Amino acid sequence: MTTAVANASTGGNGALTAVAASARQVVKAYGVGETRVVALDRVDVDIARGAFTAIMGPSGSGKSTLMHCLAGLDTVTEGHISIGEHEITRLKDKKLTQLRRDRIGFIFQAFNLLPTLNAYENITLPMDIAGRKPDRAWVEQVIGTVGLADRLTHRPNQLSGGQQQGAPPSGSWGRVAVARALAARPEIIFGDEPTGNLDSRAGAELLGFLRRSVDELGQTIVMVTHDPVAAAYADRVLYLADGRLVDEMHRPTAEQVLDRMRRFVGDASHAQQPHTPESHAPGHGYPPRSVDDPRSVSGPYSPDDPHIAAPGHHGTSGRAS
Ligand SMILES: Nc1ncnc2c1ncn2[C@@H]1O[C@H](COP(=O)(O)OP(=O)(O)OP(=O)(O)O)[C@@H](O)[C@H]1O
Repeated sequence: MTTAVANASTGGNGALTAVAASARQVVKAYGVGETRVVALDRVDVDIARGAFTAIMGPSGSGKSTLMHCLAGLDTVTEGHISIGEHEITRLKDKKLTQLRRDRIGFIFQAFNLLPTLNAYENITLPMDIAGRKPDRAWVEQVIGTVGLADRLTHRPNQLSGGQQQGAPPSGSWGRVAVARALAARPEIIFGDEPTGNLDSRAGAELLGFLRRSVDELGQTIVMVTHDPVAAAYADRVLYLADGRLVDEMHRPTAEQVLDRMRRFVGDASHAQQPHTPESHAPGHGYPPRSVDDPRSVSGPYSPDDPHIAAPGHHGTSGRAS
C-alpha cells in the first residue's frame, strides 16, 4: 500500500525529492515602522517526504504563519519556500494557485464541508472544481482507509445520526475532511489545528487516520497544533518561539512534548501556558494530570477501533519507545 502517494509525488517531470517542502532564511513581517511585527525570523526547515511533522510553540510564535508560507497561502518578506522541486516564492499568482490546487491538500479546523453534498461529493469536490477526473481506485482506497465506504451517500449532517446544524463537527466530518485532502493525491497535506473543533474521541480518530495515511499511503503531513497529545502522533515536532525554530524532537511521547512546552512557560518572554488537556478544564490547575489519563484531550485509546493507530507506536498515550 505504499506506492500510491509516492507515485503521485513524482510530479510532472518525474523528480522525487526526499524533501517535500523547505524554507530557507524565511522572514515574514507584518506592518511597517513601529507597528512592524516579525512573525518569522530567518527560518530554515526541511519537511521530510512521507513523514508526519507537527509544529508547536507558544501562542503568537509564528506557527500558522510558517504553515501558511510553506503552503503558499501567504507570501514571504524575505527568503525562499519550495514545494518539492518547485520554488513557490517566485511563482505568479495563477501558477501558485495551480500548484496549490494540484500538489497541496488542506485540512482546516472548520473542515469546510458543504452540507448539501454527500460524503463522496464532498470528497471529490476539489477535483471537480479543478476539472480533474478522480482516480476511482485511489479514492476507494482512501475511503476504505477512513472507514466511509458504507456512508458515501450520506450528507455531513446525516453521518453523525442527525447532528444539529451549528453543532461541533463530529468524527465523521473529520473522516470526510481527511478523505477529501487525500483524494487528489497531494504531495503534502497541511493541517491547521485539525482536531481543534473535535471532541476527544473524534480528535483521536482523526489523528489515527492521519497517522495511517503516512504509514500506509506514504502521505506527507504538516500539522500545526497546541496539543501535546496530537503532536505525539508525529514523527517530528518542530518548536517555534518568537518566529524562530528553537528546538525539535523525533517521535516524542506526549509527556516529552508537554515538558518541552512547559519550558516555554518558564521563560518570562513567553508568559503563556501551553494548551493542555487541563488548561480549559475548570478546577484543574497546573501541572496537569497525565496524558495517559482517559480524561485527557484525545480520550482513551480504544484497542477495538480498527481505525486508530496502535498506541505502542503512535497512540494517544505517546510512544512506548
Ligand atoms: N495578518 C497579520 N497582521 C499583523 N500581525 C499578524 C498577522 N498575522 C499574524 N500576526 C502576528 O504574527 C505573529 C505570529 O502569529 P501566528 O498566528 O503565526 O502565531 P501562532 O503561533 O500561530 O499563534 P496561535 O497559537 O495563537 O495561533 C503574532 O505576533 C501575530 O500577532
